[in-house]
Amino acid sequence: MLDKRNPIKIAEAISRVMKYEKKGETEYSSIYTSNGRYLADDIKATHDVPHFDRAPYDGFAVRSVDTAQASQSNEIVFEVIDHIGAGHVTNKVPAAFEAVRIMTGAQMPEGCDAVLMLELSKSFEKDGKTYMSTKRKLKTGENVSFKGEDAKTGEVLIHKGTLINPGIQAVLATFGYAQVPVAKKPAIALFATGSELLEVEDDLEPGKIRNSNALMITAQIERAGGNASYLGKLPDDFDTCFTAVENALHESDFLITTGGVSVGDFDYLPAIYEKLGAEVLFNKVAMRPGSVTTVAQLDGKLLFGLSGNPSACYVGFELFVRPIIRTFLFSKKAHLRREKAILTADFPKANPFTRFVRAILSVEDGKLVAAPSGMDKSNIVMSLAGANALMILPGGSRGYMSGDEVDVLMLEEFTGSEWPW
Ligand SMILES: Nc1nc2c(c(=O)[nH]1)N[C@H]1C(S)=C(S)[C@@H](COP(=O)(O)OP(=O)(O)OC[C@H]3O[C@@H](n4cnc5c(N)ncnc54)[C@H](O)[C@@H]3O)O[C@H]1N2
Ligand code: MOO
Ligand SMILES: [Mg+2]
Repeated sequence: MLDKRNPIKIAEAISRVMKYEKKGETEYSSIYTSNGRYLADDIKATHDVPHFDRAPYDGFAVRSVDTAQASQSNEIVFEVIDHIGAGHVTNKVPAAFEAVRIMTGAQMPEGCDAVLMLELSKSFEKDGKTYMSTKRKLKTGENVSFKGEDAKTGEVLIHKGTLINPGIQAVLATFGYAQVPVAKKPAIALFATGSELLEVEDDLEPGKIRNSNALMITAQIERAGGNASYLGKLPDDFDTCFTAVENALHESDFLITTGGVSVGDFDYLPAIYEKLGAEVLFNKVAMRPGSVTTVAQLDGKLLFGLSGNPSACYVGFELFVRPIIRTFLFSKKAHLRREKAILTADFPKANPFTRFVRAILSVEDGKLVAAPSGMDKSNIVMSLAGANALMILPGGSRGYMSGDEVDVLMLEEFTGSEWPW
């Protein structure tokens, strides 16, 4: 007797999965390897930046009051009493009409409140002493980079859950975070099921295909910020699959399988969930591709049964697994970013299920436009290669036409540009 599967709405399926979301733990990463990780704590300024007043230009530190009478017709002369570069501090305190030759980044001498740019001065030597003259009048504070102008002690600069990027690396380094609090990556066990599967290195054989899902999902896990542990392919044999899944569950935060979730004679995942005593959250979603996506939980641990069909597998991952990974990494925006785009192709055929069409999203005349990246069937691999978005075409009685506005989910936000801009 076939079990009748009732498709549930996508939003309902996502919320059933998210009930089992878990926040990860904090671990410390050397700053040298923290780029691309997710922050496990808010980052606060632990001191003022800069922590001393400094010169933003190469020139002369002066007391602005001494330049009050400077003009095109009245050159003021200063004796240069010291000469410092960045990293050096003078212990001399300039008196009236005394200056310190200073380089960009050096700490301002005590008593000085302005910096004269080198280009606005003339230097000369007289009687073994160094002098400079200028016609430029300076205001108090002119050309000084003040203590705390970049960041003030205690300011929250970056929030927990943020992806560490090059700019954040600079902030972390500024405050001496040699060890950075980062979210521990979830450990995700992955099996590809199917007796038809060959590994990448294998030559083709009649009736067999190379296992593309394992590599695809591994890369999707990494893109989402998780740690994939691919445990190999499994033949369509109940006992082998059951033992492998049961063992892997203990060593992972979540488990993903691909294939074997539909109603075929060798689709063993439903029976495996049953024997494990896992609660099946759903086994049919009103979406295409990925309608057979099945998610179960055992003692709060999620088991994602993604479809074997490559595009269905891909979409199932992005909708259901990605937000669980991102939540583990403390993200407050765990789901794919949604935007509006103009469709540039016709989809006249009505579909009862919402479709997630692999798409190329681009910008034309300042507007987002979306076109399919290739053939739109769930067993298709090639259209995945060019896809940087999924167009959402809600199910219902109507089709969609070029020019319609649709929602799109962005898969990658690092699209480059050709030269010239
Ligand atoms: N009678 C029905 N048949 C099917 C239904 C249905 O509702 N009733 N659903 C169809 C839909 S929709 C999908 S999607 C697939 C899902 O199948 P399974 O998740 O059970 O996956 P398999 O049967 O194991 O494989 C399906 C397909 O994908 C290929 N495959 C599997 N693993 C990989 C891999 N690692 N790399 C590349 N390709 C893989 C496999 O060879 C099959 O061609 O079921 C429909 N059938
Ligand atoms: O589940 Mo199938 O993935 O609808 O195409
Ligand atoms: Mg099947």
